[in-house]
Amino acid sequence: MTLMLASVQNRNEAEIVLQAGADIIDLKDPLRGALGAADIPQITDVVDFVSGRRPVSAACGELGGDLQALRARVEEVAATGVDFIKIGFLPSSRIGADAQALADIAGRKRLIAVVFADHRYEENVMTSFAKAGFYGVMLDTDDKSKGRLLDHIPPDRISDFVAQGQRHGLMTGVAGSLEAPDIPRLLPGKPDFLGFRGALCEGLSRNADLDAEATAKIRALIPGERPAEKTPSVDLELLAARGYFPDAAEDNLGTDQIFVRDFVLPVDIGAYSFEHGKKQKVRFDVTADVLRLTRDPKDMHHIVSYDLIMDGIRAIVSRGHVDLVETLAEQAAAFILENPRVARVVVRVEKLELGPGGVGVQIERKRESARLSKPLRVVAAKAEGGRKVV
Ligand SMILES: O=C[C@H](O)COP(=O)(O)O
Repeated sequence: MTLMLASVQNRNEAEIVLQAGADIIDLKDPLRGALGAADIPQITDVVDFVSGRRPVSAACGELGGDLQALRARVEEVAATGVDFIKIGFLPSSRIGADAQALADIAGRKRLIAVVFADHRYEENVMTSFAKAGFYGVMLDTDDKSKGRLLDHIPPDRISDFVAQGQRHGLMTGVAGSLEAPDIPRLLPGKPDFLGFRGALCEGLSRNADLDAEATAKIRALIPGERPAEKTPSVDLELLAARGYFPDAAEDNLGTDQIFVRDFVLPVDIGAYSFEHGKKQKVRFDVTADVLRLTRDPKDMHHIVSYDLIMDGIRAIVSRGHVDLVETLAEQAAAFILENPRVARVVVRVEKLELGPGGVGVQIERKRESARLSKPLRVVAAKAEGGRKVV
């Protein structure tokens, strides 16, 4: 189950996100930067207002140089009664030592270490945070003017970050100017939470006021706990991972085709020895027949995103050398058909640097009809495994 973390500046905004169903209410002052610390009275006010209905977290700024000042700040924030305290770690050769210097606080408060996708870290930070007893780790962006998280790191590497954090027993979250179309691309990696500020605000501007309608739209894209009903339970995590959302479906609407055309990537491919050790351009063209859910598609709930197809192909290509275009085509088709709303897929894979024009293969694969999933109503979420969760 992936939770929604919503960053707010004050009690009014906390009320909006609480009503919209955010799972974690996160205090920060966006004008002071990615992890801008809110003033203590604001934090206390929100903790009082929320009064245990949701976990509250608060940003504490970034650890630059002055460890003692940061420790004092963390203690001050801890005294407000927040559930989580977020601390930013900029790249430095001292991350391990600094994390360790916070271990005594981590023993009594849930600390979340935040690292930034727009910086490069040399050491294995995950091990340092886990060793120091941190509760969680989060990937965010530092400079909000330089693009979204997915502009810095592709989804498969974000999934690796999440898997690594969770292997270390850390609650692992992801943020960074995320927008609605990013959500189905990130859910397959099963982060423990997705964090938002800009997407919840007027005009997607994180320094503007929070907007109730924008917040509700984002909330609706992250499958959440639902009250038990009589219908059999469905694995919500799996549905989310496939970019499949459990809206009530209109019957007999047939299928639509989504496509990705002229998607060219450098690929390590070829059976000849001269093709090894260098990449060549390969073009992918994909058409997928997807089950139509509604006559009135309005948002990401109702569609299968072509981004998922491109993300999948990028991830397959990044696994390393393959000899045959047929292998790539089969892998891409199999990945796309994992989405229960896809009935049929045509994948064309063309090497662009070998022949006079393109050379390659086109395959068509269908889902066995029994496996084509009609929308189901979701009634329960799968229980979490041994990891720490809120
Ligand atoms: O902790 C999460 C952040 O507040 C996300 O902010 P953002 O969506 O504006 O990058």
